Amino acid sequence: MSAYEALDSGSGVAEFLKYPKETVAASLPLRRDDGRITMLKAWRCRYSDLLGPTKGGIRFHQAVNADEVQTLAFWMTMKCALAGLPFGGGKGGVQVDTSQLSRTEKERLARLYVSQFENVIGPRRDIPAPDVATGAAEMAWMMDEYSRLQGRLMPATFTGKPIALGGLVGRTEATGEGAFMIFEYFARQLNLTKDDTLAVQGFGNAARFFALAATDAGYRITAISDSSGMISHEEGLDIKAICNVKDKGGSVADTDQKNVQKAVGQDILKHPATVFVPAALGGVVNAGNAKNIPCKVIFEIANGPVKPEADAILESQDIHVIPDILANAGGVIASYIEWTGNLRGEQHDRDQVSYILRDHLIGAAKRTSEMVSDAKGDIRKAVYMAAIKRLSQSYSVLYEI
Ligand SMILES: NC(=O)c1ccc[n+]([C@@H]2O[C@H](COP(=O)([O-])OP(=O)(O)OC[C@H]3O[C@@H](n4cnc5c(N)ncnc54)[C@H](O)[C@@H]3O)[C@@H](O)[C@H]2O)c1
Repeated sequence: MSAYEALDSGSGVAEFLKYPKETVAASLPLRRDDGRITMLKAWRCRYSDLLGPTKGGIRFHQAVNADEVQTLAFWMTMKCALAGLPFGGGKGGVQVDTSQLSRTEKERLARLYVSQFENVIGPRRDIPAPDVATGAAEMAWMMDEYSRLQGRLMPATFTGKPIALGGLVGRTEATGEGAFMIFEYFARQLNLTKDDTLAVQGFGNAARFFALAATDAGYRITAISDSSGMISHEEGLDIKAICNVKDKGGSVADTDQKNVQKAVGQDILKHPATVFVPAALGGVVNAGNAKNIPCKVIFEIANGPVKPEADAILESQDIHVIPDILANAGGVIASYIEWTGNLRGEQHDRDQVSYILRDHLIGAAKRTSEMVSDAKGDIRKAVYMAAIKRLSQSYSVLYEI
């Protein structure tokens, strides 16, 4: 079930959401450290502001293009609607290989992006955040540049900033910890128990905090992979030990836990765990491998890990999919908390962040559950139906006669 198919079952809002509200393209003349100019393609898309200012990350990657930016902005529209946030969806990107840039070139690029898109972004218009190859440092440079151009401090224009510049305590943990809140909710619905095991693909920011929360709660993670390979252990992997290894710059395969089995990374798709948790890349489950995945549940922490053509195959095997726009919504909810704090000049502590995070996530999970029977048990269809329902309410007030 793709988002666009789900839209076909919506109201007049389906026609309204067919195309983005605004996509601005630009060419950025980046001055290199040696004085040369490199021209880079860049975009910012505000897909829909039906529910509020548009919200979404800025990606620096060589594969970025207009279609990708618009698709990601569409997903953000759905994610924010589902999570009950007063945000629309947006996204931005620059087609660039950041491994070829020095730190000073990255800073110039971040500032250049803001000067180019100054009229698109703003705290009540479009609020960017980090994405692939952008992080707290880029957000700090961007916020500083925007404030300079506007002649006043504008922290609420960007989220994912360093804490010293108005960032949020708990932002780093929010996606993974939020994902575990959603996992627990569906574990009850799907009758999973602590005897059920998990296999996690990827061990970056989102996967780490999910894995820590899951093992703290008593679940066994029997396999983990990262870009260098996979490790497994029937009795459960020692997640804290793996975190220590990763913090020292190692990969999951460097863990010294006894009796750990090692394999190539793609073997994680064949590992016999009850729950497969893709938390790295998009498109890893496709029509070619979907029928051989030995799990009962796929819990999507990565964006778009299951290709649309694989959904029907998974459904025919009774594999439940908990979709990305629900499972990984903790990140944008944390951004919302940061934004409200910046607008009011207030700071939130860790307990307040956890409380607001849980409130929005469980609200989104309940809205999904209410749609599951209309969606004939298809949870992906249910999340889109719940998101579209909220978007339709604003649409009808504004546009339906
Ligand atoms: N971090 C967030 O706040 C957030 C929010 C929403 C969605 N997501 C999504 O979650 C996913 C992970 O994001 P992240 O922030 O944890 O990224 P990250 O860059 O911190 O980590 C990515 C991880 O994936 C691993 N990886 C790369 N190629 C791999 C491969 N071929 N096989 C197995 N592992 C591989 C890397 O080794 C690394 O451990 C992405 O799809 C991202 O879009 C993240």
